[in-house]
Amino acid sequence: MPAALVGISHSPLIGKNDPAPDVLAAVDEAVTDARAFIAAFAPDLVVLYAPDHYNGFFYREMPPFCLATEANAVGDFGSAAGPLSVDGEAARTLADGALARGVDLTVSARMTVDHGFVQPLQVLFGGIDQVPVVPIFVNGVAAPFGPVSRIRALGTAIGLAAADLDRRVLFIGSGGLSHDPPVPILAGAPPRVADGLIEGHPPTPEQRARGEERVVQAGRAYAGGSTSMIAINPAWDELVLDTFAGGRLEDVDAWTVEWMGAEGGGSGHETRAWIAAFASLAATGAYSMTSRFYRPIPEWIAGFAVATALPSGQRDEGLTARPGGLPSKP
Ligand SMILES: O=C(O)CCC(=O)/C=C/C=C(\O)C(=O)O
Ligand SMILES: [Fe+2]
Repeated sequence: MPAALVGISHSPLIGKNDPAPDVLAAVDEAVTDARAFIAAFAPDLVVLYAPDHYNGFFYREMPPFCLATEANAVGDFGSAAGPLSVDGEAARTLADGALARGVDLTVSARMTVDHGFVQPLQVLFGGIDQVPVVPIFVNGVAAPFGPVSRIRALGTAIGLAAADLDRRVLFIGSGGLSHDPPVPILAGAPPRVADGLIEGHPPTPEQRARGEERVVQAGRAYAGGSTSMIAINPAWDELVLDTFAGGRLEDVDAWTVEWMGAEGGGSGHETRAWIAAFASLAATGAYSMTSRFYRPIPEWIAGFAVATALPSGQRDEGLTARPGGLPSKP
């Protein structure tokens, strides 16, 4: 099966609290390269792994992961709202395939998604309805978290199931790497906040605007150095990227939840979306990381990474020879 992968961080602060022009230009270049990589691969299906930030999933039921056969975006932080172009038939095939391979997958017939899903679709494809997609929520925000080995198992099962589709499949992992943005925590939350995290009352536009402004202010404070949030951890981020680049995915089974939180911060668990995507690609065979970009960007409260990968054979066989070529910065 022709396959490819893009891992890309997201941040609600992009465009709202931007870093210096040279940093922005470097990110733009990495994203432009990723777009060229996608254009050269020409996927006809995207399997998108991403977290949620209490817009679609709440503590009334909080699955570790969930595949959608239909999905609607809420339009938080200025991201696009409305239906995603979900390929329902492919979604059902992947769900059946993952379940048949022993992964207890939750399935949603109408999933609500936020900027975690929408940003990569907008940045890489220009909109949320531009390419057939199978959205797969991976909890990276709401403790407690299960073992990382189960995320690898999910990604592997989906990757194996995708091989039955006879499609050109691009796996995308959205989120991470190390970052500790002000996402609410249930443990110790005041009753009103806890109730919102459990029940998921849709915010009024005013409440949403106030919440988003709070995150923007937190980004400014963080970049200014006055904050209690955990620092971005470039050493951990490079370790994570080295693990993916080296194809050592089995290593992640030993990554504990505590270690990931301590090294990667409260939202470092979003790295699970990358793990699932790489496991899916690895299920199709040996792969090579074909590009890798990383910058710690305090303005976005993000260890910000963009990476691409291809099955090793595919890389050797011609994608690099296509007009436009592949970015090659392994
Ligand atoms: O304040 C809230 O209720 C939500 C804040 C929020 O959604 C923050 C999101 C941050 C990221 O998605 C990120 O940095 O990965
Ligand atoms: Fe996030």
